Amino acid sequence: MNLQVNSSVHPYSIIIEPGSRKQLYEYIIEQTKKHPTSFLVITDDCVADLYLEEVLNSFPNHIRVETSIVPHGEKAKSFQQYENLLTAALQFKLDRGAMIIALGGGVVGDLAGFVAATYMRGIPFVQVPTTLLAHDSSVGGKVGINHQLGKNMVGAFHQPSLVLYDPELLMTLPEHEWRSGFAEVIKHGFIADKEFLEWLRRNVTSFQHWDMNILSEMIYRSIAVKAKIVEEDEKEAGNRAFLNFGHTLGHAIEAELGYGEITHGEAVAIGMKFALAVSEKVFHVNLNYETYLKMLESLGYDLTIPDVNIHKLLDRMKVDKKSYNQSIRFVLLKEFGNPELIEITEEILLEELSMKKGG
Ligand SMILES: NC(=O)c1ccc[n+]([C@@H]2O[C@H](COP(=O)([O-])OP(=O)(O)OC[C@H]3O[C@@H](n4cnc5c(N)ncnc54)[C@H](O)[C@@H]3O)[C@@H](O)[C@H]2O)c1
Ligand SMILES: O=C(O)C(=O)C[C@@H](O)[C@H](O)[C@H](O)COP(=O)(O)O
Ligand SMILES: [Zn+2]
Repeated sequence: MNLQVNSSVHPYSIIIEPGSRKQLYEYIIEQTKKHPTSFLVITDDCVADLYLEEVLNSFPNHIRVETSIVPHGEKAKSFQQYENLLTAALQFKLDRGAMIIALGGGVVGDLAGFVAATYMRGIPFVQVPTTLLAHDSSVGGKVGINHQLGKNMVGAFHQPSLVLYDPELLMTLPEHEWRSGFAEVIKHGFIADKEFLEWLRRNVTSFQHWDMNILSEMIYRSIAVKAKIVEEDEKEAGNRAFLNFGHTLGHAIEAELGYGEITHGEAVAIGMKFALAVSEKVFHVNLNYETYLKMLESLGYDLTIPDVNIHKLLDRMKVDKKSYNQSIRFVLLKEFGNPELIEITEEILLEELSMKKGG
């Protein structure tokens, strides 16, 4: 299954193909039409143990391929790891004709993509996503690292030259990583595709056993939502902000708990439940979203806001990238598939936070 993103910089393919990791080099040459001088594969220690060898075996012997391995987990999206990778790239003497390969989940994709965006003012990179969540992070070119004061606060827009998604890689994911990734899948349903939401409810009842056709179709449909939005609004001047549904509170929770204490998707799921409740209040509508909450709960999500100070959460939401003139802006839904970015007062948020906390 293929999709194409017509970015302003260059068009690129998203290929969803079981087993494709074993032909990575061929796909790169065929799809990007580039012949890089060398490659730097950036991955994390967990993914390296599982898949690095297979991926490296796809390269002919005469091609120079270096590797850099970062520790797994959200904490790796740091200034320290970013600097280490730049140092490695310099020590490997990568030139502007080199290409970076991000082999991993969203952490590796965001971090390696930021290295690619800034090394010698930018070199090409390819995304090889290995988590369900990374169906979202590998598309659209948002790359970056975290700051203690906020998620993804330092970064760039740098479009990949190719996204090669091998769904077989997901078979080694632990259950909580499926849960994390599925939050971004259902997000795409909430903001853009009511029919997809229903399809998800009918077809995803467990993360334990997957039919490869269902899994591939789910990834394809979810990426299609994202690809369409980023193509229309690459740098988030408008509608791309809809992809931030659930993220204003989600990011605040991640930062307040400490990066890596909760997965990104699980925090976003809590943020989506909150945003659905605020949507009903602000737009005076009944979204009938309980069915989907039940579905998420039956898939093991804990949707309660963690026990942290709500004023601290509010302070964190004020520095969200969507804020304007110190006002918090939220993505809310008028109905499924009909999102809006809207300014919300601190009073409404505090009231909702104190009502929802703990239940
Ligand atoms: N750039 C974007 O548009 C965008 C979109 C969504 C999320 N994100 C970012 O993505 C990050 C989260 O990504 P993630 O959930 O993929 O986390 P991750 O990259 O930390 O991966 C989760 C865990 O799974 C392990 N893992 C990865 N692939 C595996 C596999 N195939 N089998 C077994 N284990 C595997 C990793 O080692 C890690 O421990 C967050 O930092 C979030 O902010 C970015
Ligand atoms: O691609 C986007 O745009 C998104 O908002 C996708 C989100 O799922 C993702 O978590 C993204 O990294 C959030 O971006 P940010 O600009 O809020 O940091
Ligand atoms: Zn996200």
